[in-house]
Parts: sequence; structure tokens; C-alpha cells
Amino acid sequence: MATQVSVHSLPIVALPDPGAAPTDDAVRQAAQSLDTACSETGYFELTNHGIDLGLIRRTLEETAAFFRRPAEDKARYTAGVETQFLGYRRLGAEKSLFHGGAEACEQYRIGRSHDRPAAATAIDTAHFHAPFADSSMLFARLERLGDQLMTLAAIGLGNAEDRFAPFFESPMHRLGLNYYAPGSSAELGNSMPYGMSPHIDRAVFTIVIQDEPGLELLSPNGAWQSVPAGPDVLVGFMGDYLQRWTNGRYRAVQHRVGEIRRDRISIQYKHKPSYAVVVEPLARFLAADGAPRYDPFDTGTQYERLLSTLLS
Ligand SMILES: O=C(O)CCC(=O)C(=O)O
Ligand SMILES: [Fe+2]
Repeated sequence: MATQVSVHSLPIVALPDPGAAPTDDAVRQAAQSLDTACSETGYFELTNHGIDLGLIRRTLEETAAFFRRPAEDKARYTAGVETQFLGYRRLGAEKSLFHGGAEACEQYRIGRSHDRPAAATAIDTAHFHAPFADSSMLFARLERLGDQLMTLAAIGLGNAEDRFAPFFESPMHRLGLNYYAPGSSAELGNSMPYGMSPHIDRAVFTIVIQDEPGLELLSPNGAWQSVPAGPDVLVGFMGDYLQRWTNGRYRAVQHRVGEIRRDRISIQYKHKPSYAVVVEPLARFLAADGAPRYDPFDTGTQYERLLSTLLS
């Protein structure tokens, strides 16, 4: 198993100003650097994103305040299949497929609900978003940034800029807010000290902001790379779905959170298609023999089944 952790600078994707025409140099350069990063490493740092640092700081504070609440209060927001997995996941709620223990953090998810099949119980998203006013504003900004990245990805892949739009008519983007405390892994009796064990996200891509270091990305040469921390650092990496659509041209990035020595909060924005989109290699990325390297994956019931087995 690769254990070495090193800090390098990440490939930079400098975003063009919003409203720039697709023919602008800044757009073509951003599309090009995104394409190179996604095919070579799968990860990058985003600059010139225009997101207010104060909003990120307030989100981190709001998140810390929520996790400081008493357990019985947090339990009012418990996430499960009946909440479409929005809300709170207590310490130990998420199993690890990697070591058989549980992920050593508390988590919260905000996002839209879906109504297919006609939900037996309507989800009160206002209830789940109420403790997270600033986070919800940041979420809206990250959704716009995610859309911008999707457009750049389509251009970088040589497609029309709206190539992916049909998959995002009613997107199920998620904002994840995680809290890690020293000693949680031992408290859970885990056999490995990870804050979160290695995995690939079921998302198109993920953008992470962390107040303390901890996130580690698996580089193509098999070394784990830790990434810079701070409210001003936005790290992006590929998830399963863009790897699947591009039949492996883009590299989904395994990532993990190392052993926690100081309280740590992470914000993860996961860019996701609509409910029940079947993600499968697109015809133009198939090899000459037409063989897909990945099976289709359904972001509806198949994804829900997966989450149900992970959350106890
Ligand atoms: O906390 C982090 O930095 C990463 C968390 C993560 O990988 C996830 O929630 O999928
Ligand atoms: Fe992840």
C-alpha cells in the first residue's frame, strides 16, 4: 500500500471571468488546463474563482457551531433513506468499505430533494438547511462554479459547451460539511487511523476547502499527496462520473483524510447529475473496438442502495 505523503503544488486552473465569451483566450486556456489536469492527474487548484473569502470563513464558523451543539439537538437532523440522505451523520454512522470500521468524523449534507418516485414522505429541505444559512449561500456560489467547470470540461473535451447540460436538468448537487476531532478513530476502535478512508466520490467532480490539512490525493505514480489548507484554497478533483462518461480519459482520484491531530472542518461540494441519470461511457470516447471500460451506473436507485449499505 502506498503510504508516502508529500506536499507539492497542484496544477492550477485559473477561471475566466464570468460572462467571458467561449472564444476568449482566458476561456480556451482554462479549458485546456482543466483538460490536461483531468487527464494527467485528475486534480487541480482553482484560482480566480471570485468566491468571497468572508463567505467561506462564515461557513466554517457556522459549521463548527453546528457540530458543537448537544447530540440530542443534532439528532433532530439525522440523515437516512427517508430524508434522501440530507442532514446529519453522527460519528460512526458511515461505514468504511476499506477497513470495515467507520469513518472518523461527523458529517452534514445539504442539497435539493427529488420527487421520483413520488416521494412517500415529502422532504422538508428548509428544516435541514435552517442551521446553515451562510453554507447555503456558499453552496449556491459553488453550484455556479460547478456549472462553469462543466462548460469548460465540455470545451476542453472538444464538445459543444452544453454537451453535458441534459444530464443536469434537476441536479442533485450536495454540500458536505465534515467535522473531524483527534481521537475519534481510536474511540471507534478502527484498525486504521484515517479520518476518512480511501475512496472515490460518486460525483462528477468534488471541490474541497479545509481549515486544517488532512486531505490526501493519490497521484498517478502511487504516492499520496497532501494538499494546502485554508479558506482561500479550493482543490478540485475528478469523481467517478466524468471518468465513466469519458471512458477513462479523465482520471477519478482516490482520496483520504489522514490521522487527525487537531480539530478539522472540511467543506466538500459535489457536482452531481439529476436523479436516475444512467452514467455510461459516451460513444465518442469508446475505443476503436467500441468497448466500454465501465458499466452503466444509475444515480437514482443504484446510488441510493449503495448509500443505504454505507449508512447505519
Ligand atoms: O474531509 C475531506 O477533506 C474529504 C471528505 C470526503 O472525501 C468526502 O466526504 O467524500
Ligand atoms: Fe470523498
